[in-house]
Amino acid sequence: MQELEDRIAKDGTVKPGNVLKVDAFLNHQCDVALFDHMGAAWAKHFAGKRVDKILTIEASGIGIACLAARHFGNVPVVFAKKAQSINLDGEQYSTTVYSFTKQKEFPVIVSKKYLNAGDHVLLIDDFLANGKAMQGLISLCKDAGAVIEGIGIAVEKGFQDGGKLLRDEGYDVDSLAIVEAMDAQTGEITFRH
Ligand SMILES: O=P(O)(O)OC[C@H]1O[C@H](OP(=O)(O)OP(=O)(O)O)[C@H](O)[C@@H]1O
Ligand SMILES: O=c1[nH]c(=O)c2nc[nH]c2[nH]1
Repeated sequence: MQELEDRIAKDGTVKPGNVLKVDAFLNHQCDVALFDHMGAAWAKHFAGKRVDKILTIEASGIGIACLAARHFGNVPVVFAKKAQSINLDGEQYSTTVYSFTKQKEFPVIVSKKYLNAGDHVLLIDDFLANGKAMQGLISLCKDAGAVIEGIGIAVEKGFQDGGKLLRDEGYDVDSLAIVEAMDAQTGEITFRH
């Protein structure tokens, strides 16, 4: 998606440790017009698929998933929580994932009320790096008996292996920008096309 690549080139910065900082528009301050265009792009890619529900993971997936849902007939957005809460009652599906930016393991929890056998689910997230967050959501869907129709990602770091692993497993992964390489010293970012 040219608009997203242009924005990454303009406002993204490369940090040591394979971190692309895009918090000016994607995962701290949010550009909702851009999110809306991202939702339209996923709707085009996944046209013809049955999507009953969008599943994402807190925190950064929530905003983009909500805008995306507007392009899928206002389907509900469910986000997996990364902490137990008194607000999480009843039975739950849960697993754990290692958080790329927080560098620690988190629980990943969805109430059984909001993920059901036979649900056709689109998974959405802001970043795909090693694929841990997506593997966690896939595990919850498998436990629930939900059908994964596809995976929409804003920014995939193609030099990390999450995307390859998911595609090798047969998932339809639509990443709107795939970073082929980035250099923390020069700041250079190149995209895969
Ligand atoms: O493919 P992976 O290696 O799993 O990396 C991608 C995940 O990392 C980030 O989550 P993180 O927990 O770092 O931050 P967040 O709370 O801002 O979403 C991002 O939002 C993705 O969910
Ligand atoms: O802001 C972010 N930058 C990244 O490079 C990254 N990788 C996973 N999650 C990420 N979030």
